[in-house]
Amino acid sequence: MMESSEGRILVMTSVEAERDAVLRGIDFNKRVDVVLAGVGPVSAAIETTKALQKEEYSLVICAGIAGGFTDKADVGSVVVASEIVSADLGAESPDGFIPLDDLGFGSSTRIAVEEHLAGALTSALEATGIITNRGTVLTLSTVTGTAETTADLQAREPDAVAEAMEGYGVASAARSYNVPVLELRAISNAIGPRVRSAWRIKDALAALESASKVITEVF
Ligand SMILES: O=C(O)c1cccc(C(=O)CC[C@H]2O[C@@H](n3cnc4c(=O)[nH]cnc43)[C@H](O)[C@@H]2O)c1
Repeated sequence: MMESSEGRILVMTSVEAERDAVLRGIDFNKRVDVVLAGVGPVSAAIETTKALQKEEYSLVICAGIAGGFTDKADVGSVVVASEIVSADLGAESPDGFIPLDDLGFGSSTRIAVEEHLAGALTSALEATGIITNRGTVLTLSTVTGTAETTADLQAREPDAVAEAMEGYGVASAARSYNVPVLELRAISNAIGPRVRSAWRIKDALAALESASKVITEVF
């Protein structure tokens, strides 16, 4: 168990199916609270802030399913964020997307994770045989649904392995309370043209359950 996380751990999931998968995975452990964030970064930031107001936590983890970039994170595998990036906070221009950071508003669209915590979780997941990739996890309010947007995101964020909808909201709230944050995602679908029938939600929830077991083992 890591010394830096001996306090309570807050796990935020967007929907009930993800929360239940996490609850099935973690050992019965009074140090972990699993709370619903709702879908999207705004709801996630509000719900995380409410949880952080009520209780003191030493670590916040945004957990759930996600889309994986082809050849970076396969369906059924898990990803641990090396950085959490809001990929649609900015402005369009004829020359492409301009992140908020480059518009001079002084607010960062990139939130760092604590390297040693992300590394410890990744190593522990790998040690249990769970296929794990580490890289940038993007947060978007709109799920990517075309090859063009997928290619644009990959060009803008070459280190991105996955996209989901809550990480940046959860991480923004954690940052405002000075609590370290991680994002752990199980891949349910390839990012690209929307084919909802191809989403492997059951497999992803099973991977999320297995990965959640590791949370209470390592922290
Ligand atoms: O229909 C179900 O049974 C079901 C069970 C669990 C979760 C869901 C969701 O729809 C979760 C939505 C949640 O998933 C993230 N997600 C998943 N794939 C992507 C993607 O390709 N791009 C962006 N986000 C994705 C996201 O965080 C959503 O909040 C349904």
